[in-house]
Amino acid sequence: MGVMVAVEGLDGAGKATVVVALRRAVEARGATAATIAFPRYDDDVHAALAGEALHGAHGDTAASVHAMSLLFALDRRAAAGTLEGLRAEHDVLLVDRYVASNAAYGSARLHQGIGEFARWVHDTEVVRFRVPAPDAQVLVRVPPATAADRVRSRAAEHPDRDPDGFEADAELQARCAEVYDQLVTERWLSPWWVFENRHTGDAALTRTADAVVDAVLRAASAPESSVRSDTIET
Ligand SMILES: Cc1cn([C@H]2C[C@H](O)[C@@H](COP(=O)(O)OP(=O)(O)O)O2)c(=O)[nH]c1=O
Repeated sequence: MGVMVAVEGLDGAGKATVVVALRRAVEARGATAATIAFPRYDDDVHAALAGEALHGAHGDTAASVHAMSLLFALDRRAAAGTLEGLRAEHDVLLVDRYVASNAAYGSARLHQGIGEFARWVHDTEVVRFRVPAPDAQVLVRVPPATAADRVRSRAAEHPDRDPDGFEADAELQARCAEVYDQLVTERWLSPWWVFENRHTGDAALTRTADAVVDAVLRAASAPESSVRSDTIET
């Protein structure tokens, strides 16, 4: 069974770039990697509904924190078989956004830290829906202002990629960054590694990805050792 690693962070943090770098680092070790991204807008009706709601459709759906989170959670519930299949066939499964996205964004929307809402996410997704827990999580950390700049330039480059309701809310993103840091501190669902994304070029990205993959694989092969969450930057 492969190691499942969820990659988390703000909109515009650079998760997709980091996933590619992590994948290369896994393959450079002669291991195989698979990747999957949530929400699966094109493959799952719940994800499609959530995406449409984020752009103003479906009445007051987007206004409900729990309704949005349930749609994202049902997307993952429907993917459980796919996830198990990918884990069975590969050494590492890299997941771009996962359960912690719900905990971070929902808690931030409700102006909570890690507390009641994060517990509801855990009980709903992991306990009730049996969404598989990740073995490790990686937070791609950037200053919220940097992430917001990237969202804006992405929208300017791709006119079909208008910032959605969450992306356009700078205060939400800033609160979300704080919740993510708490998730790391509490080792929510698994050990976490913080990938400081300083956007200082490909060489630094590759070195950081190598260090993260080393740490994750070492921890996964010795789960009984006292693994701690850690910040990795090069
Ligand atoms: C997967 C997921 C995303 N989200 C939020 C984070 C993002 O702001 C938003 C959209 O996800 P995102 O991955 O940013 O999609 P894209 O950039 O392709 O539109 O949904 C949750 O609140 N919970 C979740 O479980």
